Amino acid sequence: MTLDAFFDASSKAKAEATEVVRIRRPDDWHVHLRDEAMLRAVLPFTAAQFARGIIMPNLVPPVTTVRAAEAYRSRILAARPPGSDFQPLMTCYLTDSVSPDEIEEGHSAGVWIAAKLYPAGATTNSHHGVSNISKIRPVLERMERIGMPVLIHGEVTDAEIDIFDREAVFMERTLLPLLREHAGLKVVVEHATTEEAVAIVRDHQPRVAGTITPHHLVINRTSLFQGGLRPHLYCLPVAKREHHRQALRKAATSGESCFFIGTDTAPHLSKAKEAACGCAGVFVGAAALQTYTQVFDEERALERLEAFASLNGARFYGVPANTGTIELKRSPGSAPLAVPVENEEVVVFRGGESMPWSVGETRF
Ligand SMILES: NC(=O)N[C@@H](CC(=O)O)C(=O)O
Ligand SMILES: [Zn+2]
Ligand SMILES: [Zn+2]
Repeated sequence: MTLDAFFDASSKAKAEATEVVRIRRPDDWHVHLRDEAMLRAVLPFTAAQFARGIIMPNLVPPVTTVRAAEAYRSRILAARPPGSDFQPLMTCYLTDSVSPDEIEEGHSAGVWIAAKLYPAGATTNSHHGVSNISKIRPVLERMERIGMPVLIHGEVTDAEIDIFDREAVFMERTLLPLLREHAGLKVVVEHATTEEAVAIVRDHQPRVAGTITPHHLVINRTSLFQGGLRPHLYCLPVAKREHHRQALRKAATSGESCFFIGTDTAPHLSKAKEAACGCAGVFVGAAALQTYTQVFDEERALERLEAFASLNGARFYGVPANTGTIELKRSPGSAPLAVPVENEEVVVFRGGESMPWSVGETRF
């Protein structure tokens, strides 16, 4: 071999070393799977990428009882594609009237891993949510005592507050007082979209953590209006200014253990989004790991992907990390444009786009 050929081969080998990233199987700590035909249509995408998922309880009607959570869990298990070992981790939807005993019973029976706090009216299917945090003080006290995390959609619902400020205002008005009052409560700031939220998570770790979605790492509020109105990029909390997106990318790729995956994959029929009053939620489940990996690559942080995807969340929730692995390959691929659901469809985030990273083999 000539010297030139040798150097050619060794630089090629080096490049190839980053062509494939193999990480422990990841988990998605924030998933909307819905029910029935929609559940059957979307679950395969999440189950192909993630070993476990925290299942959001905002069904119609919401999952507020131990019995409803058990039944929903069985429907999810029954909807798994053949050969899938996907494990749904269930949550309880907090209402003004939920009892501390019901919360504790479901937790000690291993039915639910956490409870979800939606301020009433803050987001999709949240009208049964909590009207005032003071109403659930005994529930939060009990959760603090038993070590059960509360997962928070952190936006104020005050119509006077500009929609782009609702998360930051919630942090000041509601989250900080709650963290002071319940100094031992484990809290997840779900789908953080602002530098304010990221800072509060950092300041209060390790009992506070934050999930970050794939879409908030790649779009900002201008993307919602790129060439016209883009209903399929509309979710809550709505994407913010570019500097917030940069803060999220920094947080996610930092390796800090208080940040982990929560895709907030939230499918809606396209007719419900392409409407005079389109609903909030992005179906990102089919492009989640591809997008996260691309972001980590762009931020020169591929070696920290495993912590964000597969270790930090498990540690926060006190469950073992998964044992199998999944491969991410630097090889262009695309997700489908849309997923059929009976005679309708759900539009896929980044569907049809050529993405530089694809999901490779899973080893169990
Ligand atoms: N994120 C969203 O915009 N929508 C979610 C609800 C939620 O997570 O807030 C949904 O259920 O559709
Ligand atoms: Zn939410
Ligand atoms: Zn959500």
